[in-house]
Amino acid sequence: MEYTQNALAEVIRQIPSPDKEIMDEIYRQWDKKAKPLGSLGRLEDIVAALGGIYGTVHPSTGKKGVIVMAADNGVVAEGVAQSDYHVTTQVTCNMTCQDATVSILAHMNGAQVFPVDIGMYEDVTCPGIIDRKIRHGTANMAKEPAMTREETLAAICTGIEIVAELKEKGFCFFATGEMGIGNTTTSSAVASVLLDCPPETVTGRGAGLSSEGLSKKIRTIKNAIHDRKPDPKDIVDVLGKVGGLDIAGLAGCFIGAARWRVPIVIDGFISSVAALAAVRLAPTCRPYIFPSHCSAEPAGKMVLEALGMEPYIYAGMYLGEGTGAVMAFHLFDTALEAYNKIPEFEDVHIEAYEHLK
Ligand SMILES: Cc1cc2ncn([C@H]3O[C@H](COP(=O)(O)O)[C@@H](O)[C@H]3O)c2cc1C
Ligand SMILES: O=C(O)c1cccnc1
Repeated sequence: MEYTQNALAEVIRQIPSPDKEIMDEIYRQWDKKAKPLGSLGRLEDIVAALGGIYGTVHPSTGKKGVIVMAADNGVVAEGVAQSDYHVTTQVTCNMTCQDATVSILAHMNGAQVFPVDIGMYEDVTCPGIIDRKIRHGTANMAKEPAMTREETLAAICTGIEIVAELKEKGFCFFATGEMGIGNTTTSSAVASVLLDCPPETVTGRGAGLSSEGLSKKIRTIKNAIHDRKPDPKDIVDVLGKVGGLDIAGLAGCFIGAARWRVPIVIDGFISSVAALAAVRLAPTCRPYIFPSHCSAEPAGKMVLEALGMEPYIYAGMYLGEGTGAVMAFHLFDTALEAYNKIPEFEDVHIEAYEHLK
């Protein structure tokens, strides 16, 4: 696709609605199951939502992929993170040899990890990293816009393309992840603008920052928003001025998943900020997006609330990479197993309890 505003608008225009009739039919099927009505709670909603997305009353999750957008952030020069681009490189390379946390958790949850170099500072030659580099890290948003509008659109469109390419290869259920030192600073800046909340409310310690570091991080975000003046009504402007290539790329993944009719799961804080940006850009992508866990970053819950989503898992995690999202895969498979295997009332002769239906 062309990496332009018009091409993006066309993809958004083509997002289909989930099939409402199939969703209604799945709820009717649930009501016949030999268990108290509605007693599988949100697991019942998951199956209905998946059925509506896939267009079948017998949904299954199929091949699962974790798309990890890896990019560096110029703002790290301000001392807002505990480490630097070397860690982005190392952890992303580790994803290709099963040494990163997300690789371990993805393996046990039956998913394949796809690290995408959308803007790492270093050029890496690790086989297994998808090279879609737009630039070598962003500029320092404390001094200038993190990236141009063209680069931001390129990152969003790259996310859309990655989903399309993986769907071509048979992947039909996605989790989102990211790797990029400094990306809790950019995510907090974007969250501050999109939620219209002061930086001190939405900013946390990221991968483990001292109290002094946290004050510097908040000051840096405040000044960057003041100086760059991102327009909250123009999401591409916000992502470009105070965001990052990873956040923009993930926003594209959410839009792409909706366009290509596949479910996609949010991970932690960075991923949920990207989901919020995607939904603000394209409200019709919302039904294709599922929450997983609630990040322990201060704005983790706030961003999900702005999306109207309640996380399934509260585990106090703040790791990123897609680790929380892959954990939730198990929940989706559990919901489908229950739907497919629980017998109906009439099969197990529970007519005596007619009132349960
Ligand atoms: C060894 C290591 C592995 C990680 N895996 C994910 N992150 C997480 O921490 C980073 C964001 O935090 P901050 O904004 O404070 O840099 C991201 O790369 C995120 O994925 C990691 C961070 C570290 C240090
Ligand atoms: O919640 C997250 O995604 C997160 C929080 C801190 C550091 N890295 C990721």
